[in-house]
Amino acid sequence: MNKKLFTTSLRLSQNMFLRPQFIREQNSSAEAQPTSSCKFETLSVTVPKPFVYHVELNRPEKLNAFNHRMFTELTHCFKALHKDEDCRVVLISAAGRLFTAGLDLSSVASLGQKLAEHEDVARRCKILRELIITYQDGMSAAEKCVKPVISLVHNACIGAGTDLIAAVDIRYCTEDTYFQVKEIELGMAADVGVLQRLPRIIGNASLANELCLTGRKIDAKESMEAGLVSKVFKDKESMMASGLELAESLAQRSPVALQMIKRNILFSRDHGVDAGLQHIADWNQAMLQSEDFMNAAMALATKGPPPSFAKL
Ligand SMILES: CCC/C=C/C=C/C(=O)SCCNC(=O)CCNC(=O)[C@H](O)C(C)(C)COP(=O)(O)OP(=O)(O)OC[C@H]1O[C@@H](n2cnc3c(N)ncnc32)[C@H](O)[C@@H]1OP(=O)(O)O
Repeated sequence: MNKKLFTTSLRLSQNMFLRPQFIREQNSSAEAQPTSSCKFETLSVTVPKPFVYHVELNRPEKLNAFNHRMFTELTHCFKALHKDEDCRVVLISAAGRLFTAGLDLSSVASLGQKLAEHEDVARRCKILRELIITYQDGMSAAEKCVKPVISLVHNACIGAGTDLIAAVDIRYCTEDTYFQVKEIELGMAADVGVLQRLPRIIGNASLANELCLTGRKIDAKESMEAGLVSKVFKDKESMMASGLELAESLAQRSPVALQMIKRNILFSRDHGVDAGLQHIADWNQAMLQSEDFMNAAMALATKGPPPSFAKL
């Protein structure tokens, strides 16, 4: 392409981006609370590379079992990351010898005590419904965060852990990993997302039904074959290094494009092709006016260096 012509037309179309009002609006983050200022008891949050956040399940002494606090902290953490302009990609992994032992079984006993305080079914239902929705929010938080989320799973990923990783965008695991939809063994139908998400991830209804109905463990090899994970690593160290490399490469891409891709993949998962096409047309009639698109197109057309993108 004629570099001069391209650059001139680009400059014209970009003038709008230099208006002070636009710059003010773009940099405004009145509502955004930096995630680094949040304090968590069950999670450890670090920034290993620019724009890459690492959320670690951090109750290793309890095998990262999900207590009430962990569910609510996941909600708060991913809400903060959703808004945080310094975050473009999120890694989620776990401290200690395994990813998670699932629901903290001691919380079942305290739930029983709470229910016992009420005789009436409506009052008991209110407690249970609020609890279920609070826990659903924790599991859905990674999906609702508009930044891509990559889970890095090692060893056991049981119950609530499988609920959690079903709500992320990319899943890696180690050779020694197994996933388990263990709720059946607890005498309950899983209610925080796996029944809704797993069949859409692995695309094999029979296998998804079998795993949910039986609670059978699925190992790394079978998880890879079923499409539950996209890479399997020899050990945690190599998985963490590769996950970080992936996150770093995504963080160098346009945040506009990353967020639009996530939004539209999720929308299209839940809607038909026509509705999905309408949705991306609605978004892109605005987003293709972004400087990210113009700058990236110019870099490609002129074989220039890749642009660095403003925060979003
Ligand atoms: C509205 C609700 C929504 C959410 C629903 C979610 C449901 C689920 O997640 S269902 C799954 C529940 N989890 C389990 O059934 C796992 C139970 N644990 C195990 O099977 C084993 O502990 C495990 C395979 C994870 C590890 O086995 P290992 O032999 O390596 O260790 P253990 O000696 O068994 O355990 C070590 C200590 O950790 C305690 N622990 C293990 N799991 C849990 C747990 N889920 N909750 C609380 N504590 C747990 C275990 O009791 C041992 O403690 P201690 O005896 O004090 O050393």
